[in-house]
This record gives sequence, C-alpha cells and structure tokens, in this order.
Amino acid sequence: MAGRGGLLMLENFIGGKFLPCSSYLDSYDPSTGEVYCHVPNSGKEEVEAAVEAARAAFPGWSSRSPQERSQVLQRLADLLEQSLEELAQAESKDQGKTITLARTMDIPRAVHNFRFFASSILHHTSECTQMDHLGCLHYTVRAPVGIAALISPWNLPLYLLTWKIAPAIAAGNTVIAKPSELTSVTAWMMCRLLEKAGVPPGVVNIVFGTGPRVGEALVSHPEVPLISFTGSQPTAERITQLSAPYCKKLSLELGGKNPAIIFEDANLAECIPTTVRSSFANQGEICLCTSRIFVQRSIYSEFLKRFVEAARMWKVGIPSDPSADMGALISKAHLEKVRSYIKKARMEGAQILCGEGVDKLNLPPRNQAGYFMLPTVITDVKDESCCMKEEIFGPVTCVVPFDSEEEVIQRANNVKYGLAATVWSGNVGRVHRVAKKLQSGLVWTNCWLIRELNLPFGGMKSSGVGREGAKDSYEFFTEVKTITVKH
Ligand SMILES: NC(=O)C1=CN([C@@H]2O[C@H](COP(=O)(O)OP(=O)(O)OC[C@H]3O[C@@H](n4cnc5c(N)ncnc54)[C@H](O)[C@@H]3O)[C@@H](O)[C@H]2O)C=CC1
Ligand SMILES: N/C(=C\C=C\C(=O)O)C(=O)O
Repeated sequence: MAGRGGLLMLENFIGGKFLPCSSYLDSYDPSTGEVYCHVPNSGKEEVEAAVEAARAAFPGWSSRSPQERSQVLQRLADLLEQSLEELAQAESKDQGKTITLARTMDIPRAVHNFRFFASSILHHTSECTQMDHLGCLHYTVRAPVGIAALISPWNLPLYLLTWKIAPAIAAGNTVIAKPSELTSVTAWMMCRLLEKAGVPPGVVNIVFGTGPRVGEALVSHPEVPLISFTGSQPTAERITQLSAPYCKKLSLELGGKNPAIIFEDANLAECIPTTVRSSFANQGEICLCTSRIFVQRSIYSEFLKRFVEAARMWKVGIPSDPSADMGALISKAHLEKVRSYIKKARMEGAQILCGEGVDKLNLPPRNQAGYFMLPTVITDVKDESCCMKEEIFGPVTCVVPFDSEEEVIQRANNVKYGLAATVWSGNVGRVHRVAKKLQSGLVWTNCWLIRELNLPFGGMKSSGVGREGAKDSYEFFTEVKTITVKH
C-alpha cells in the first residue's frame, strides 16, 4: 500500500482486518540508508484489540480437528509458495540480505514451516499407563494453551516468524505476532493471504512496532499465557521479568558465540568453504553463525591462509545482485556496533587479516550510504577478548590455534552461550566424543545448518530456554493434563 510520499505504509492486521495506526515509524532500506517504508508504532490500544480478536477466535479454532487445521496450513503454504518471488524481493530489500538467500533459504523455509507443521500435527499421540493392582488407568490429554505472543527478530524475518506461527496455530492456539520493527514487510504481505487460505479472522493477528512499546504491552498482558521469543539475551531477561508475575510459559531462543573446531584430519576442501559460509552467511546475522574458529596447531598456518583467501572471495554486493554472497547489515546502529568490535580487537593487539579497515569495499554510488561491511577475519586474539566472548552478530570471525582435544573442548565451552557448534574431523570416534562434551544445543559435524525440523532446536546456558521442533513445539504450544480413571 502506498502512503505518505509514495512510501510503502504498513497496517496492523487484527481480527482479519487491516487497521491503520495513529503513529508510524520509519523503516530503512539497508542497502541505501534511505527511508522507504512506514511501520505502525503500535502500543497498548492495538494489543487490547488484538487480544479481543484472538480471544473471540479461540473457541472456534481450537475446537477444529487437527485435520481441518492442517488443511488451512497447507493452503497457506501453497499461497506463500505462489508468491515466493515477490516475497523474496521484499525480504531482500527490507533486510539487506541477498536476493539469492531470500529466494533459496528464507522464503522456501517459511513455506516449509507451514507444510511441516501441517503434517506433524497429524501424528501426535498421548500417553497411557495402567496400575492394575489399584484398578487404575492413567492417560494424558493435550489442549491448546490460548493466546500465544510470538516475538521475532530482524535477521530471518518471515522464516522465524512462521517457525512460530505454524506450530502455534496447528496446535489450536490463536496468536498475536510482533515481528521486528526493522523488518515488518513480509509479515504484512503474508496477512494478505490468510483469508484466502481459510485462516478465520482473529486466529492470526499481527501488531507492528517497537519492543518497549508494543512488545512489552503484549508480554505483560494478563490474557496472554504463552510467549515464544527469538532475539537477544537482554530482551529475553526483560520479557522474563515482565511475565514472571503471571507465570507464563516461555520459549526463549537467544544468541550464540558458536565455535568451529577443526582437527588436523579434517577435510579442508569441504571445511573451508563451509566455515566461510557458517561465518558470513546472511552477513553473519544468524544466531547459528560461527564466530570462534579453533584450528589444530599442525594445520593452523595452512588453514588460515586458505580461509582468508576464501573469505576475500565472499562477494559483498547490493542485495539485488544475484552473484553477491553477502548484502548489507540491518541498520546503521548495528553496523557501528559490529565495527566497534574490530576497533577493540585492534586496540588489544589482534591482527585483522582481511575485511574491515584492510580491504576496500566496491559499491555503486547509490549504495555508498548503505550498511555494508566486508567479511572480516581476526587472529592473535585472546580467549578473554570481547571478540571471543560476546555475540557480534556480523561478518566477523576469530581464528585461533589449539593443541589437544581436551583443551579445545574446555576453551569452546568457556563462554556464557551454548547454542551451536561445528566439529571437523575424519575420526568418527573423536567426532562423537567431542560432540557429547560440548555445551551446545546443536552440534554439526563435518557440515553446518542442515536442519531436521523434527528434532529439538535451541540452546543451553544463556542461549535460551526450551526447544522448538515437531514434538517440542507441540508440547510447548499445548497444556498437558493427566487423567486417572479408577475402574
Ligand atoms: N536469534 C538471535 O540470536 C538474535 C540475536 N540478536 C542479537 O541481539 C542484538 C540486538 O538486536 P535487536 O533487534 O535489538 O534484538 P532484540 O532482542 O531487541 O529484538 C528481537 C525482538 O524483540 C522485540 N523486543 C525488543 N525489546 C522488547 C521488549 N522489551 N519487550 C518485548 N519485545 C521486545 C523486538 O522489537 C524484536 O521484535 C543483535 O545485535 C544480536 O546480537 C538479534 C536478533 C536475533
Ligand atoms: N533462530 C535463528 C535461526 C534459526 C534457524 C533455524 O531454525 O533453522 C536465528 O538466527 O535467530
């Protein structure tokens, strides 16, 4: 929809209707730094309206059979798939990611999220046990929880939002979703498909705006018993505090400081391109991205030389360039934050081998004010450095040597996070041993980001609380009850 100055103007989606808001936020095109869209700056009033709509829709939607709900999800997946190109263009413009990634990863995965939960919802069974000596039979039943608050970040906008909406509505809940205020466009586009897919009014409501205003109104609303959040650890802390008085169900999927552990018997021909991708895909803005690379000393020099060569080949370009490997970072503030880590590393005596401050970006004149940065490799950095401890969430990775298996496990675990790790070795025994000892919710060995959506996804320590996946999401989005029958 065109709004002020011909810019795109989004509206909230509440009770099956697009509704304007009394105030709006500017949203920037990361590749130019120009405002191109206005996003509703919603607050308490919009949350109240959404809660009312979600409450009214709940009895009807929750009493439909899983098969009926599954069909609606399937139709929505088909409609999203028919709009794949349009959605990919929009996601790439809004987020700064390359059109190739949006086309091949973000939007296909959003489609798949609906297909996957449309199928998995049909296959859950409940438990039953017997106590014959007491003449008792026990069984469990599950029911949807109610109104779910779904809060998602800006790095994988539609991908992560649908990863929450699909299991929540498949299980019979109604939802109020709040996408990141920095990347709201594809969520708004999806709303245009809901009615056609057969999603009844009020089942999916989307309120746009900032965390402190609309996010807090949502998570502290007494009639919203469940919150699924993906984002930063400080925000998760705030959500936990606000929801504590109501003992809400929480699923928190947070950041990482993910290690790659590369042993001397690794297949470097596979390891190097995959580790470049795991470090720099989506501008390094994926919670699963590698940011500490531990390399066994005997292959350290060779690895470093080849890795830096490969990082230099990782092409930064405008998001619409199909040959670009990396686009623009999400915002000016985020670019400055990421750059500040390079400055700190330099001050600590680390070496920057390529990228920021070393190589030159080559961009068209129109994109000079965009939020671009080159893939950057840091070395000679201590484990205690902030670059080795804190989540940078940008195209920056540190490479350090190690000597023994025991040592590297200890060093890899020596951060507050525990989300994802990669282990590279040709020794199958070592791969299992190391994977088992890593404090990490996910370990990929000799690969990265191969997702099996059936299995638990989530982090340990400060990387989060709870898991998502077929069974885990079903359990989270339902309440279980144990019933005992004496016969
Ligand atoms: N999955 C992950 O691991 C992600 C991690 N991050 C990390 O977080 C850093 C900051 O990024 P942000 O966008 O500021 O993340 P954030 O955690 O502030 O934002 C994530 C979502 O939470 C909402 N939100 C923010 N404050 C809230 C509040 N008080 N109550 C309810 N909702 C709230 C935001 O509007 C957004 O929808 C990044 O630099 C990165 O390090 C960011 C995005 C995803
Ligand atoms: N949660 C994030 C990524 C998830 C990926 C997946 O489920 O495949 C993130 O980057 O925040």
